[in-house]
Amino acid sequence: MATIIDGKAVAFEVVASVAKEVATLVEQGLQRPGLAVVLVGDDAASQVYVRNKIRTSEQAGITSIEHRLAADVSQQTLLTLIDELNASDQVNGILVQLPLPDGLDEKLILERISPAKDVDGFHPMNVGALSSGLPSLVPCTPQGCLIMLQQQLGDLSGKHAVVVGRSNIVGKPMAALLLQQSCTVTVVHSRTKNIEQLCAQADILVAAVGRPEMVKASWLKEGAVVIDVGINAQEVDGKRKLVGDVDFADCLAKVSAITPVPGGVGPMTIACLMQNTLIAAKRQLGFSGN
Ligand SMILES: Nc1nc(=O)c2c([nH]1)NC[C@@H]1CN(c3ccc(C(=O)N[C@@H](CCC(=O)O)C(=O)O)cc3)C=[N+]21
Ligand SMILES: [Mg+2]
Repeated sequence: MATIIDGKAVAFEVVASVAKEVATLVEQGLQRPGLAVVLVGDDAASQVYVRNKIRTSEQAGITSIEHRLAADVSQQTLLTLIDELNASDQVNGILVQLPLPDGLDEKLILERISPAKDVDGFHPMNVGALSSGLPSLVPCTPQGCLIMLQQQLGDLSGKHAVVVGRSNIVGKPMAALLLQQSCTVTVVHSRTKNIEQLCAQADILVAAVGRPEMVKASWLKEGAVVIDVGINAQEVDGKRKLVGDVDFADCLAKVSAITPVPGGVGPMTIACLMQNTLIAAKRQLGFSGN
């Protein structure tokens, strides 16, 4: 019988341990960690994410400060806001929700965030630190995937991990983290020849492409551990339904473990955002170590 990895339960444990550390900081008279979330425009999926994030911040004891800007906000206004958040000692972490509306230069905006407050881990300084094994803020989604994999498999050394997708926010940092854990890592993408044959070699398969139910049982090695990062919204009987990048029903009988959508990677992403905010706050308070 395959294990359905309960991302919600693992996330709950991560958030509980963050909450415990936050309580200790506050008992010591130190400032409660603060997370600023900047949401530009009114993308529907972003609304759900931001709502879940605010609820989780409350559970973690982290103050969340929301900044909502109109879709037609000028680049200069947004950059000025980021400068203010960089300078504010109430703010330990800054997240600018992606995707940004057309007309805003995403690269320029993300590079404006102070690397010390970059809880998404998207700043080139954190990307470089991750790939060279230096202390950094690690992107939340891949970090969440890694925690679930370690919980499921223990030591990952020598496992063949296939990452499907090469985005800057999931695929590439996921590959870096798995390599750091001594996996043999293959990254496949839209131009890869024989994707299915490569996937069939995977002990670990991480799917992060944004194509509904693309990965089928026939692509998998018997007993693989499958992490489904996809969150594809579909309309079924007038209701919003989420499906992953993995055909869950098809794959279930072939895997040893698999994450569901919803209730898998999504909650772990948010839990790791809380963890990063705590790490950033502690570093800003002068704590050494991670
Ligand atoms: N700067 C930035 N950082 C991000 O980390 C980021 C982002 N922008 N933009 C959008 C994506 C997407 N993302 C999600 C996180 C959690 C859920 C989540 O909580 N999902 C729940 C259900 C959500 C639902 O019902 O729609 C689940 O999978 O169980 C979803 C999506 C973070 N992202
Ligand atoms: Mg691709």
